[in-house]
Amino acid sequence: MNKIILASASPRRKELLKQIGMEYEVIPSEREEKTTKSLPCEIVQELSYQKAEEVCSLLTKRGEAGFAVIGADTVVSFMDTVMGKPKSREEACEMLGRLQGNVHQVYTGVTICVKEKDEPAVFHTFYEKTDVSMYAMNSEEIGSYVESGEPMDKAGSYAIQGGCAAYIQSICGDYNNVVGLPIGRLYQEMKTRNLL
Ligand SMILES: Cc1cn([C@H]2C[C@H](O)[C@@H](COP(=O)(O)OP(=O)(O)OP(=O)(O)O)O2)c(=O)[nH]c1=O
Repeated sequence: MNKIILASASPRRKELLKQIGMEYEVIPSEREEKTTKSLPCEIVQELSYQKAEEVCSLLTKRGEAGFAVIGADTVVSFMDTVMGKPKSREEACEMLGRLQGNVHQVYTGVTICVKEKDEPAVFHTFYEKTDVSMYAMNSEEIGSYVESGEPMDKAGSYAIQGGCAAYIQSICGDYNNVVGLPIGRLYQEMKTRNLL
């Protein structure tokens, strides 16, 4: 069995792996997120690859092998705009002002990087998309939600699993994908590759 390493500082991703009983260690990737892509499905796949690759290189330099590193990245896409985490409260208000009353897409890209002894690392990358429909929010509601601080480390400036649940009308696709990790798909992909 391979050792599983989660290349993420996200508490939600840790929680989802724990939820299905997966044993893992955490080594967060510290690389700045920089993409060369423009389509959301390509952005999240590229960034998840970078996160997994960084941690895989680190472990390989230490002489380790026999592990699988999981990297993930989540963005929100609305019309032609791709939204990551807001840089300020003003930007959070602006993102929510656009998303409220509309349907947007959440994309999470995942890379599994497998490194066996005396073999080159093998990368497997995929993504999931979930459509999210939001009820209208007025400016007071947006203001007080942003004041709560919850949006500041979330793509698109909201947490479906938090206070923003009050404004979620429906979703189409995997709920956990919105929270930051399509855990069912990840489990199946790992099972297929005998990584569990
Ligand atoms: C839309 C949405 C996003 N999010 C989170 C998931 C991700 O943690 C975050 C998007 O940021 P990411 O850059 O994908 O991840 P991260 O910086 O939190 O962690 P790391 O790079 O170390 O893996 O937004 C929610 O928790 N709930 C939601 O409803």
